[in-house]
Formats: sequence, structure tokens, C-alpha cells
Amino acid sequence: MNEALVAEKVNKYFHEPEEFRVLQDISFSINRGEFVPIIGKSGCGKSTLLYLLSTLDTDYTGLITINGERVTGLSQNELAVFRNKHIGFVFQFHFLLPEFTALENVMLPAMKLGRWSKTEIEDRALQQLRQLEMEPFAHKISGKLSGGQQQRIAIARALINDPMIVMADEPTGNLDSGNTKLVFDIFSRLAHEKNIAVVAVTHDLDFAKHADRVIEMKDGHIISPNI
Ligand SMILES: Nc1ncnc2c1ncn2[C@@H]1O[C@H](COP(=O)(O)OP(=O)(O)OP(=O)(O)O)[C@@H](O)[C@H]1O
Repeated sequence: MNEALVAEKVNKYFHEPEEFRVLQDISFSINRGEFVPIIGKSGCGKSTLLYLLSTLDTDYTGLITINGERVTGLSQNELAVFRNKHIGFVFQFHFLLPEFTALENVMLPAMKLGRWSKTEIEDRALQQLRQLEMEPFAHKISGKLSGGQQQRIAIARALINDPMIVMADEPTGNLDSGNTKLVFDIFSRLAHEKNIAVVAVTHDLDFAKHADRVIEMKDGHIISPNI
């Protein structure tokens, strides 16, 4: 099975301040090994869609399937377990703990999962940091590192549990062009070499234009071809 994510006729309404259909019959799929940015003008519904896809918001109609498992309808507890196992998050609100070291931050999701011993987790975390050229900073306090370095720690943390899909919200939002390119290269490599699906909401068209495929949204619809 190659499909990492399938959305079928997803609709989302906000009821305040008035009834508003923010996502309208969204259907698409993303395969493993694909890096797919979601682009579109401010307010078109990108973040709302990512929130649903990542199972953090369950108030929608339609069907979302991730890694062959229908996540629509799972309980909050089941979703929490599912997310930790299968989804890596690089979300802006998903901050690093600034007083913890880079290594401690990366280890945290694996400690929660309870699949490996502490030594194994530390090895895995160091390996992730190494792949992102962050191993020399493993024992530095995260809050004292640069924005680009912190973003790489967040990516290492997103990868520690071997997710099959990574979801990112404005992953290059606060980065200069050098770091933006770096994050782009990391995401492409993850998709192509590790067969992970990477979905990233972005305003950055430079970041998006070299990706495998772009999903473009307008007024709650997907308008890009080839979906
Ligand atoms: N909790 C909410 N209640 C009501 N309306 C909301 C809520 N959250 C978002 N909206 C509205 O839904 C629409 C889509 O918002 P969303 O944040 O998904 O857009 P976006 O494309 O991610 O925008 P941006 O690029 O600026 O982040 C906007 O019109 C927004 O005002």
C-alpha cells in the first residue's frame, strides 16, 4: 500500500460568528515518498485542513485515512496513540521546551511511546540529530540556539518515532533563505530516501515550487491539477 493519506469529501464548518463552510468537499491523496506543500492565499483554509489531516481537529464530515487506517471516528485516546506512532509534527505551536537540551527535546516523543529503552532512545535521538547536522548541539539548551537550529531540532523530534507521515505548518516561516533551502532539502530527502510522506502548509512559493507536487487551495477548495 503506497497511500499515506487519503481525504474523501472532507467538509468543515465554523459556526461563529456565523455559519461558514471553510472546507468544501476536499478529496485528494498523498503517497509515501512524496513531498507535497499546500499553498494558497491567506484565509483559504490551509491550516484548518492540516489540523484535520493531522487528527487534531475531529469536527468535520467526510473521511480521512492515514496509512490505511480510517482515523475518522477514532476516540481522542486512540488518536493520541495513533499520532504518536504514525505522525511527525513540525507545527509552530508545537514548541521545543526551551530550557531542555536539544537531545532531551528530541527524545521526548519516544519516551512517551515506550517502545524502546532509554539508551536506545538516546541513540536514536543522536542519530536523528546527526542526520540534520545538529549532533554537535545535542547538549546545548534549545532556547539558546538559532531559529534554523531550533527548526532542525523540531524536525529531528518529529522523526524519532519513525513516522510514516510528517505534517508541517509553515516550517520555514521564520527562517532566512539559507535555512529555508536546508529545510526544503531535508523534507525532500525524507520523502525520497526514507519513503515518508511530507505535507507542509507554506506561504513560501520558492519553497513549494521545487516539490514533487503542490496542492493549491482557494476559498476552501483544492484548485491545483493532478490531484
Ligand atoms: N476558530 C475559527 N472560527 C471561525 N472562523 C475561523 C476559525 N479559524 C479559522 N477561521 C476562518 O477560516 C478561514 C480559513 O482559516 P485558515 O487559518 O485555515 O486559513 P489559512 O489558509 O491557513 O490562512 P493563513 O495562510 O493566513 O494562515 C479564515 O477565513 C479564518 O478566518
